[in-house]
Formats: sequence, structure tokens, C-alpha cells
Amino acid sequence: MPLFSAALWRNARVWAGRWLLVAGLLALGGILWWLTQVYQTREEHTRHQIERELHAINSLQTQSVLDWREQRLIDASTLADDSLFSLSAAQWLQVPEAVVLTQRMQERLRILQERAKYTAVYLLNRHGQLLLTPNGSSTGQLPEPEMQALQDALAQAVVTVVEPRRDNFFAFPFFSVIVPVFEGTEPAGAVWLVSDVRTTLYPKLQAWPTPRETAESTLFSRHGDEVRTLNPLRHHNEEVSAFQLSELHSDDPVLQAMAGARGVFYGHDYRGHAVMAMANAVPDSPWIMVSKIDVAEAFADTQLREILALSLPVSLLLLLAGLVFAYGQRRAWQRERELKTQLQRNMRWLEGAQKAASVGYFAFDLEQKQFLMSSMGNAIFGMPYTGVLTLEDWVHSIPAEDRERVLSIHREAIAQRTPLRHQYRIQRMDNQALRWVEIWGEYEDEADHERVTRMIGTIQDITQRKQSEQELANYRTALEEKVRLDPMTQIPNRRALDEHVVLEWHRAMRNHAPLSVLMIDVDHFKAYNDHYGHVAGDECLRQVATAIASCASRAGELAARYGGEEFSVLLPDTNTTQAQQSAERVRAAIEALALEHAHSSAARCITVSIGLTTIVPVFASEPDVPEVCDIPKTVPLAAQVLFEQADAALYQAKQQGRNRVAVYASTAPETA
Ligand SMILES: Nc1nc2c(ncn2[C@@H]2O[C@H](COP(=O)(O)OP(=O)(O)OP(=O)(O)O)[C@@H](O)[C@H]2O)c(=O)[nH]1
Repeated sequence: MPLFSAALWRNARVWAGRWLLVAGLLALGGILWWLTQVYQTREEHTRHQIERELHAINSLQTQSVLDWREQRLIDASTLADDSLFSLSAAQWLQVPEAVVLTQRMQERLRILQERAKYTAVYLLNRHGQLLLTPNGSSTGQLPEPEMQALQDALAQAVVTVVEPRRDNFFAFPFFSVIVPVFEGTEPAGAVWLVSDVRTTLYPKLQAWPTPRETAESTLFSRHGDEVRTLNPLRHHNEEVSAFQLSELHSDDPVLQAMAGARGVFYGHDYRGHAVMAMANAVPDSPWIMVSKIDVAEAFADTQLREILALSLPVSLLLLLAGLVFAYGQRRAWQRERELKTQLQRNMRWLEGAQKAASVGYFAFDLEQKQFLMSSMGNAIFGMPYTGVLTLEDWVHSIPAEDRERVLSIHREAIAQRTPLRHQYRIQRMDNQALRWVEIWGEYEDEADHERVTRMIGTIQDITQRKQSEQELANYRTALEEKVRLDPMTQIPNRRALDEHVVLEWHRAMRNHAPLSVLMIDVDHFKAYNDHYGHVAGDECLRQVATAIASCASRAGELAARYGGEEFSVLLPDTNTTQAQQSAERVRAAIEALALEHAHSSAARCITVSIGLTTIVPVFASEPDVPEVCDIPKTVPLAAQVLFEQADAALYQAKQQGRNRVAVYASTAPETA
């Protein structure tokens, strides 16, 4: 006996498979966790890198703007401290019509404009009237904010600035510096230095050292509920210079910066995009520099790079898993194909066998009330192959006289849930021919009777078998008849007589009725044979037999050839007197044949001698009937006594001269 049985091995394989699956899932989970950790670490690293980049750029640009602003103020302060220029300007303001002074003043203004790269330079009086430019005299009045700045500059003797703004005065946004001019201690006027911020400031903000598409630096300043932008917004279709605070997202970097946020922070900008931002105030100004970049862009490259890097092991894993899966699928597919081929071959064999044996199979759906049939199943009912036989068609195929019987058998089988074994006749649908079929049916799932819905089984055309059986039965009957018939005389033989006498003996015993037997022998038949020949002897015996048989016509009576030229007649329910009469009728009937017998001592024709006996059979144990010692207890042997007694009587008839009837006479009573 093997150490491990097949069941144990199978069990072990199943468990090994389960453990392998669990181990595989755990390994996959571990790898995914490790990949996530690696990805998060690298993402954090990238975040720090971008924050550093943003910080550097913002600081750089803030410093650059600060430098630009300070440079403007330094230039202006230098001008304010230039006493020679102040003196010249004050003189010219007193005598503006002096040509030489005017030319000298214009020259100074031109040098100033070119050196400090101002967009416009004006000399104006202390009332704000524009008087002189590098290109010639000028007219007009200083605009309002600058007017206020002029007042402050003259009052405090300091250089004042007007923050960048838009005004109809110029077609561009401009930054103003007012430099006061004094004559001694008396305010005389001022120089108005104008910078176009588009050409002087914007380039400093646009210079972003990395090729980022969404990177943007903007200078903001707050004015009540309004936020003004100093430079245009990179991603705004229209040129917007101001926002209402309410228009901005609650976490807009500008709002956060206004609220004091500094360093790197996150939010959503005016486009609604998630951004990383950095804010810095420009010292000594109301400006706040906000630099930002879209989170999506900041991490896009990184994510792509990380995903590409991390996807390599994942891809390898997936490839491996895919290969294993494909291998498994291929094996399963091959196995399935083999099974299908095997199944198809088996089905072909089965169908061939069913066709040869005229067997079809069916599935009877108890709920749908229809038979699902195989092709042979349909063919047996003489219908084209549809795969279905409706209950109605099936019922109609059963001959009307058999229908109720067949249906009740089916109903009972379904009700009792017992297997169906049944033979019945059907009428084919195509040619109406009557056929015998045999049906074998069982329920599909016998274990669960409650849910039985189908009976499956086979149906076979057994017409030929039935015909063969019938022919066999007929042949057997004929054979049996022949076995009990004497071939020459065509009347029952000794065998038939023996069987019949046993039956009648029993009946007589039950009914206490007399039973008589005639033993008949043809007289001098040897002489007849010798004289007329055996062929004539046979013919004579046939006629004698026919005549004797015609005398035994009552129910239960049987005439038989006992052997040779001896015949016997069994007369049930017949007493001695009646038997004598019957015997006389037989004797007379033979005589009446008038078959010539020239060598008979009894007559000139064929005659017979008859011995008869009558017995009333009784049970040997009956108390009031004296036991007859010479009658055996078994019925066949007891019946044999009848023939012995009749034979004895026949002997007497022969002795007494033949052609006569003799009754058996003994000392014993007539019953046995
Ligand atoms: N032709 C023919 N003869 C038969 C047949 N069976 C028996 N026999 C003859 O019947 C004869 C009987 O003769 P026996 O027994 O001597 O008696 P019997 O000549 O009839 O004389 P009793 O009986 O004394 O009158 C025999 O010769 C048999 O050959 C048969 O089937 N056909």
C-alpha cells in the first residue's frame, strides 16, 4: 500500500496551490508598497527642488525690481543734490524766455533723460505747469497724483515717487519721480522724471531662468478692495490691471500674500489652476512680488520620469504574470481542445451506436412541459430534427386506445419520482405507422427531489424486437401444440393425455366428481396390416382416430392416441353408466366407418374393443373414505391406475369376443 494515497496527494496539491497564491499576493502587495514608498520619497525630493527653484527666482526677481526702483530714486536724489542743476533750473524758471538759458537747460534735461533712461523728463514750476522738455517748451498741467507728490516734494524738500499707474496722460503705464528745485530755500519748481514700466520693469519680471510654460511673476499692490497688477498677467487673454478682492479664489496666492503669507505656499490662481507660489514684499514699496508655477507642470516631468522608472519593475512583473497567465491559458485551452475532440468523438460514437440501435435520448422539462430530443429521438417519432417534441405532439402520437394507460404510468412515475421503464406504441407523424418504443427515464438530480425539474433518458424503437418476440411466442405455441399432437392421426398424443388427466384428477378430487376413462383397441389390426399393408393400416388408424375424437366433444373430454393402434378417451364428471353410453357411441362410430377387414373374427369391417373404468378421486386422508391400498398418493401415479383398470377391462372385452365394451369390475369400491 502506498505511503500517500491519491486523495492525500490531491489534497496536498490543493493546499500548496492556495499557499502559493497567498504568498504571491503578499509578495505583490510588498512590491507595490515598496514602489509607493520609493515614489513618495522621490516626489518629496522633487517638491523640495521646485520649492528651492521658486524661492530663488522670486528672490532674484524681487531684488531686481528693488534695484530698479532704487536706481530710479538714486538718480533722482543725485539730481536733487546737484546744486548747479538746481541753480540753473531756478534761474531758468525765473527767466524762461532767455534763449541761452533755455538751450542750456534743455541740454541738461536731455543728458539726464539719456543717462537714466527716462521715458520723459519735464521741468515744471511749483504750480505744476509743464514748461520744458529736452526737445523744447511744453504746456499742460501735472496730473493729479503727481500734483500731490509735487506738493509733498516741495514741502518736505525730498524726492517723491508716484507708484506705477495708468493715466490718460501717457499711453503707457508709468512710474513718476518728482525732484524738487529750490532757489535758496524757496521752492521754485521741480523736475518730473517719467519711466515707462513696460520697457524698464517688465523685462525684469519676464526673465524666468527655466523654460516653464506656466511660470509667472507678478507685482501686486492693494488699493482698498482692489488689487492692482503692475505688470500684465501672462495667462489672461485681456489686459487686466486690477481685480476686485471678491473675484479671487479664497486661496488665491495674491490674497494669501496680501494676508501676509511669505515663502512657498499652495493655492489656486485667477485661472483656477492649482499652483505653487512664493511671495515677497518689495522693500520700501507697496508692491508684493508673487511668483508661481502650476503644480501640474512642476510635477509633470517628475511624475513622468518617476512613473517611467518605476514602471520598469512593474512592467517586468506584469510581463512575468502575463507569461504565467498565458502559459496557464494555453494549457487550459489545449486541455479543453483535447476534451472537446474526445467529446466530439464520443458523441459521434454514441450517435452512431444510437442510430444503429434506433436509440434516441431526451430530456423532459417538467416546467416547460416539453421534450428536448436528440436527432434520433425526433426520427423515431417520424419528424424532422428540431430538437424539441412538445407534450401535446407526444400525447397525440400515442394511439387513443393506449393513451390513458401510458399517461397514467408517466404521471405516476413523475409523482413518485421513480425511474421510468415502459414500453408503449406510438404512431409516427410522417407515415402514421404504428411503432413500439421503449422508454428509460431517470431524474437528473435524484439527490435533491425538491428541485427536480428534468427527466433524462433514452427512447428506443423496439418494433422489430416486438415482432420477433411475437413470432417467437407464436412459434413456441405452435411447437407446444405439436408436442402434444400425434403427427399421424392429428389428435392429442399420450403426453397431452397424461397432462390432461392430472388436471381432471385434481378437479374431480375437488368436486367429488366421477372420472371415467375408455381404453380403445382396434381388433385384429395386425391381420389388417398384414393383409392391406401398412399404408392402408395408417389410413385406417387416421379414420378411427377422427371418429373417436368426434365422440369426445364435451368440455373437458379428451380423445388421444395412447400408442400403436390403442386410443383413450378421458371423460370427466362421468359415471359408469354415462361412460358406458359414450363407449358404445365410440364403438358404433367405428363400426359405422365400415372399413373392410376381411380377416377379422369380430366382423367384416374394422371394429374396436373398449374397456372402461370410473373412479371418484378423494383425498386419502378423508376419514369417512376407506383407504384404497393399491392407489398411490401422488396424483400422476394415482391417475395411472385409471388406465390400468381400463386396460384390464379392455382385456376382458377382447376375451369376450371383441367389438364390445367391458366395464372394469373389481372387489374394491368405485372410489379411490
Ligand atoms: N400400420 C400401422 N400399424 C401399426 C401401427 N402401430 C401398431 N401397428 C400394428 O398393430 C398391430 C397390433 O397387433 P397386436 O398387438 O398383435 O394385436 P391385434 O392384431 O390387433 O389383435 P388383437 O388386439 O388381439 O385384436 C401390430 O402388428 C403393429 O405393427 C401404426 O402406426 N401403423
